[in-house]
Amino acid sequence: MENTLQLVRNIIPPLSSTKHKGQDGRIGVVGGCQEYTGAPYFAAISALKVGADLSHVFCASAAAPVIKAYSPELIVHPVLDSPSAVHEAEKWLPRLHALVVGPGLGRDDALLRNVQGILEASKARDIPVVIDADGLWLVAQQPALIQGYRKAVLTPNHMEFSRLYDAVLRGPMDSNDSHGSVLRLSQALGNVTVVQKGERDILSNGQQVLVCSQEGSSRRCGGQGDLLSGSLGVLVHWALLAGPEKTNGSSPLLVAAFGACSLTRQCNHQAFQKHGRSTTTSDMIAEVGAAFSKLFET
Ligand SMILES: NC(=O)C1=CN([C@@H]2O[C@H](COP(=O)(O)OP(=O)(O)OC[C@H]3O[C@@H](n4cnc5c(N)ncnc54)[C@H](O)[C@@H]3O)[C@@H](O)[C@H]2O)[C@@H](O)CC1
Ligand SMILES: Nc1ncnc2c1ncn2[C@@H]1O[C@H](COP(=O)(O)OP(=O)(O)OP(=O)(O)O)[C@@H](O)[C@H]1O
Ligand SMILES: [Mg+2]
Repeated sequence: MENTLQLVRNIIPPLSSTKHKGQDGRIGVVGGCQEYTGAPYFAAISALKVGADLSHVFCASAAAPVIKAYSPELIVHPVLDSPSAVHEAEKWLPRLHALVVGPGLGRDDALLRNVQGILEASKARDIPVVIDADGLWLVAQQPALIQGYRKAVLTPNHMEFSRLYDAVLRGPMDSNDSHGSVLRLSQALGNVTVVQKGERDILSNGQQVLVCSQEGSSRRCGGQGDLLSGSLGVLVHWALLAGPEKTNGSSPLLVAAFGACSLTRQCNHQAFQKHGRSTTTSDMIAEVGAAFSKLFET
């Protein structure tokens, strides 16, 4: 674990007075609908707290005023339910370093069709994508959407993993062999990086399998996965920018994913120390700065 943490440290860009706004990351979160406004907020604010300079949310129009009201720090585009959603989002793609697709997206068919278009446009531009939550629902319906796209990272929880596994490998996963299951799913998707979240997070790019067992807590409030996917958006950008020399030959995306898992669990640990059973994801987000320093700036 310590060795991989060192690789994460290697990809973190130094803070410098010569940099301009945007250089350390412009991240887009695609998600947010009438029902779910918290998830895209958690993901987008986590990206900022980890160190991105700008964080955008592309959401359905009903969610936009709500998300804007949570935070003046996010740039919110109420476009996802518009007939010109793909075109509207595409205008921003050249300015984004990574996309996080799915937190709070919901499963409305029209919205998912638009997100499919945004994903295709992102792939065409070679933009790295983290796919989480209902973005994984879309991928389970159409695995071809990300098949073989080496700049994709999937972050399924238990349920999302088994749904994806069933869809892609056409059979139930072996619950006694989680390493093998994660490895096989990644391979079947053409070496897309897969992060199976759980008591221990299991990560694979189809070649290597890593396990993150950073101490967290027993508190399982909703939104922790959104913190993870938002953080990962930034770390993926940093890792790809740093390149394989900095990751000692390991896959940059795997190193980034290990970093995001460690950070989320450390935030959970620290928040739980202070708040115990009343810990919520907002308490975890308040710990991002200290957790980041503890893990990566030692
Ligand atoms: N405040 C918010 O707006 C939040 C919205 N959320 C959104 O809610 C939507 C649905 O997400 P869900 O995660 O509920 O997805 P699903 O609707 O696929 O449900 C996952 C289910 O699996 C269960 N589960 C999780 N880990 C498990 C384990 N280890 N063993 C057995 N069961 C397990 C959960 O209790 C949940 O019922 C997504 O759009 C998501 O982003 C969540 O991110 C939570 C916070
Ligand atoms: N049993 C556990 N013990 C310790 N950490 C866990 C456990 N289960 C999940 N986690 C951690 O919690 C974080 C979120 O994982 P979880 O499975 O709750 O995601 P999720 O269901 O997508 O969350 P969200 O509510 O944001 O959608 C991950 O960092 C994971 O490592
Ligand atoms: Mg989730």
